[in-house]
Amino acid sequence: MSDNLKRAAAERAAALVSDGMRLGLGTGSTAAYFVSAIGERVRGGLKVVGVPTSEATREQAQREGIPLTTLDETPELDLTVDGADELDDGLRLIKGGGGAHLREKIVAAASRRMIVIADSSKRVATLGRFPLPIEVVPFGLKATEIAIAKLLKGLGLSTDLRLRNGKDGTPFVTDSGNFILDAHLGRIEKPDVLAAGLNAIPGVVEHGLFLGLATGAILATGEGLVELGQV
Ligand SMILES: O=C[C@H](O)[C@H](O)[C@H](O)COP(=O)(O)O
Repeated sequence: MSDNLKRAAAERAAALVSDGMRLGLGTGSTAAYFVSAIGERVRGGLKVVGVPTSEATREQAQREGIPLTTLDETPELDLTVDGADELDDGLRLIKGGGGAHLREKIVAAASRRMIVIADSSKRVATLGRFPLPIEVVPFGLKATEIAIAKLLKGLGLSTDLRLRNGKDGTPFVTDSGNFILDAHLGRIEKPDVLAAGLNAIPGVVEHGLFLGLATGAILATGEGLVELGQV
């Protein structure tokens, strides 16, 4: 069921793509349906270029035959389509459940439009049920962790920070060679204040709060598609 919903949202987003577009290709199980729908259209003659937001997406896009570029060659994109771990009605997001949020945010920020695709279970009234991924440089991990915990405490938030491990029990390493601390917060009443605080901590590379980046969302429900913002 959930896979059908993800596919439905992804196919609607793929229908927004036209010849000549420079695309940001998101990461995760929902974005993978979008990449595969674009691959099918490319094989049918659609002319686009894509910037992948992770090594996993790069590999999939290459298998699909989608022409790829980089932000160095193509620093301005027309449209990024990506999944999310949570979104609210103000199109604020939590991303990074797969650890890809650093490149995802750089790509989204370089795009004129960012459309989120998701099944409607990702929609929340208040962000924070999904643990917030915070990408940190391995150097000075403990000191960075203490600085984040101090910030969270000062904002009246839980200080439950957990270093993300990979399947083998060693720390999960992102595509950019960093670690991830997952902040189990429950509710984030003021995401902008939290984002600004995290941005000011040395050692924090990027966090999963996407504020003011998404321009629209396509959410799939059992009864059909719901759109938020500009789609
Ligand atoms: O790091 C991963 C990305 O931010 C994904 O877009 C996010 O985790 C949603 O993934 P999925 O579509 O698999 O739920």
